[in-house]
Amino acid sequence: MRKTLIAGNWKMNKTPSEAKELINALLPLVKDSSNDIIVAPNFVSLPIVASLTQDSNIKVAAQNMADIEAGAVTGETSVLMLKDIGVSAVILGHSERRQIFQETNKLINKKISLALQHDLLAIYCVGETLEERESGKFLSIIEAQIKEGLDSISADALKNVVIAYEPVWAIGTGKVATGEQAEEVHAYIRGVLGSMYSPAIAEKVIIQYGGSVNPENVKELMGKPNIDGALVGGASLKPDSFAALVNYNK
Ligand SMILES: O=C[C@H](O)COP(=O)(O)O
Repeated sequence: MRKTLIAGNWKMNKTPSEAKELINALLPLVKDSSNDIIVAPNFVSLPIVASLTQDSNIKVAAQNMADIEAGAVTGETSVLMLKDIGVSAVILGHSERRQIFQETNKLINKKISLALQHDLLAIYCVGETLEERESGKFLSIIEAQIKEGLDSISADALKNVVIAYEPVWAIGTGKVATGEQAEEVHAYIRGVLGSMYSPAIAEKVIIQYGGSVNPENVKELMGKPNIDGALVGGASLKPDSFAALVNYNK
């Protein structure tokens, strides 16, 4: 039985003071949840959030990291720095990184390998644009993202990988994929993982859905057999709405 993982990606929102306020308000609201919980603040808020959550059931993720451990890479953040402040996960390949910063499957694959070498949980985001969906080729695009992004990742290392399916057309648009649309892709992704590893290994992988998840639609999505959690943007910025998502099954 796979556990449900609800993760909040705060993106470029919340100053460190606001992040402190948000996490302090959230902690008591989610302390009895049976689900796994991750929050992903911006880099400058990571130390305060990691410190305030260290004895709690909330884990902390970065929203990105560099593809090498150290060096002359102005403006980047290393896996070693994340580990040093108590970060335990990292979101990689988010569509905003792919679109705004031209991140490719190959680069993301390097980052995933490095994160796994350092025992970070890698939340690997995949998903199609509206154009790709309408072209009818979206499943093969997602297949390539999975195969190239996870190239050379061993079955053992895969235990520390979560896949987040985020249709780009549903991110921040209020246009959520229907349970059926999401389930179709999740089942497809599990099939691709099954062909790369084995069906038994694929069965254990957590596959989250992301894209306009809110307290009204979360139950329908989480009720699907291959949807094992949510990667949430907008609705993770308020303690009450994120807590309602985390506690959707209470
Ligand atoms: O990482 C989170 C996603 O991009 C979803 O964002 P959203 O919930 O604001 O649509």
